[in-house]
Amino acid sequence: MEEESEGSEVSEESEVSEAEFREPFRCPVDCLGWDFSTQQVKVVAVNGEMEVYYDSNVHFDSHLPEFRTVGGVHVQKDELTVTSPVLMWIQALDRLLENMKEDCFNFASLLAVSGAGQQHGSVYWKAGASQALANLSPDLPLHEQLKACFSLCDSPVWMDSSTTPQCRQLEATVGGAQALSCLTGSRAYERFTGNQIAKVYQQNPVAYSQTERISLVSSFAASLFLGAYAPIDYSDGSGMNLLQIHDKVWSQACLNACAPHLEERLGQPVPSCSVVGTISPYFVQRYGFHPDCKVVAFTGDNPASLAGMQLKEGDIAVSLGTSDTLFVWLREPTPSLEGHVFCNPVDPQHYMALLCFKNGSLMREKIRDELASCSWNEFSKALQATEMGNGGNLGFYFDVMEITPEITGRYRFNADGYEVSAFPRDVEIRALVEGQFMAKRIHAERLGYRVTPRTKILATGGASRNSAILQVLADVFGATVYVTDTTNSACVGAAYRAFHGTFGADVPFSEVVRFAPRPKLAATPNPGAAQVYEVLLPQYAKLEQRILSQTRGPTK
Ligand SMILES: Nc1ncnc2c1ncn2[C@@H]1O[C@H](COP(=O)(O)OP(=O)(O)O)[C@@H](O)[C@H]1O
Ligand SMILES: O=C(CO)[C@@H](O)[C@H](O)COP(=O)(O)O
Repeated sequence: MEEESEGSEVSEESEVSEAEFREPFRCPVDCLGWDFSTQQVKVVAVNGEMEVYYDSNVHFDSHLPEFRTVGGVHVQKDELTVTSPVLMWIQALDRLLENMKEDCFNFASLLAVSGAGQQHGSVYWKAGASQALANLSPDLPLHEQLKACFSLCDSPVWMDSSTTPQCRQLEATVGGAQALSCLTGSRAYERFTGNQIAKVYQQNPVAYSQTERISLVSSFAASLFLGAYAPIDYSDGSGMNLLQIHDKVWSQACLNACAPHLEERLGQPVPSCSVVGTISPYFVQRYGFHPDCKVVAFTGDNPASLAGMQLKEGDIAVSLGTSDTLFVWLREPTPSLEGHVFCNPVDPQHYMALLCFKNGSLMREKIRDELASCSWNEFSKALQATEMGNGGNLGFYFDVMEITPEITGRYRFNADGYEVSAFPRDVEIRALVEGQFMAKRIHAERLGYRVTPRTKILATGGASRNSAILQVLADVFGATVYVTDTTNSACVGAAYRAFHGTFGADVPFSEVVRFAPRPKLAATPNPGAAQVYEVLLPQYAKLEQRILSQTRGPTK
């Protein structure tokens, strides 16, 4: 009835065709942000008022089951090598673009696109691939035309921890772990791209010699939109153990230590807010993008999240995606043996510090499946049914070799500090989540971060939609937790960065996001939380040291 009366109000003169009504002609004013993350490709569209008006995703395991990934990756037999099929990422992009077309998405309204990618992963383009990229036929999907363009079909990703020999070699070449950290922002880490490239060169020299270009996941995705090789940006480039973070040039010593003729395969890095070109004619012809649509350099998912959360100096961001990461804005870099310093993605003068925890969402999912009937609801009820501090029971859950700290296995300790083999169900669930957040606070404080009464925690990633988890985060840190409307802050950050790129680097990022929705309050610490965790945090740190010394063996 209501529909009928609304319809009858439209007069003959004022009638417009349905297409015109839905898609009024206007200059391109919107931006698109992509995220090529571990488990899925996601996209959001943001309008000139900084509102997200469209979002969608393609999930690798469930939407592209033919690639047989688990959590978006393949863990190889050695259990250290972890890869993803590069064609799966391209096929996911094809699928997502087709879905957008079916949704009548107005590609012509796009002023610019930018994006994010899981950090550290590398893509190996075969000689001749640039020709294929530049000559794509609009009649076919990308994956059908780019099949033969890679010298490695399986790209090493951030979960890989198989490059310990290459790491030691790189550190030795530049004068040790601290020297490498001072130069590149991090000591050598197995997942960092330079060490991954060194392994490819050493173990698969034929593939290396056939490679004309090496991209990060972020610059690989940008290359698809550009129809040409896109440069690596300073911020994601900082996750390679190759870029001198002060001078923003490749370190010749590090390049030489990893593989020959590497600089020509990487291309020159660029500031993160650079416009790297206009959209490839393929996208104009196949999807109707505006031919002037700009491509702004893609960056890492964590730097993009910093932008999406509008992180300010003093705030601390906690991303609960496949990995858990914690990051802060830094004015002066003080690289150490723990954590990473990256170039800042929105302010070329500044930096960001990051800690990465590998046993994040996938570990929580495992415990949920083992103890809470595969239900987040039940998992959350267990958190709510247990007391802050968990009666002094503490747990460590690292089913895969953790990055911070380097420990593997599950360890449980009762209130007297004795190791026990099991906890009751609800205690186990709280021990997992409390332990994960205590580790984050302890390691952030080792980097010099201090929680103050004004500390704001900004949470994002899939698990940030779980209020019981956020409550534990607020209690352990003794700080208020805020969330953005979307759990996809990397995508939203990519779209904000697309605007930033088109406005120009002279416009401060804070101006670009002046009217963007502000993060909303999600949890405040419970009374008494500070007293509980004041006692528990040093105990957790001590036990972590105990496990480390037991698993590393006696120090010589
Ligand atoms: N309600 C929830 N409670 C806790 N975790 C959740 C919930 N919903 C989703 N997640 C977690 O979010 C993870 C995905 O996070 P997301 O940020 O989308 O990942 P990525 O960007 O790395 O692909 C899943 O692995 C899942 O464990
Ligand atoms: O290795 C790191 C950061 O150093 C990871 O944070 C990856 O960037 C993967 O991100 P998600 O897919 O978990 O968001």
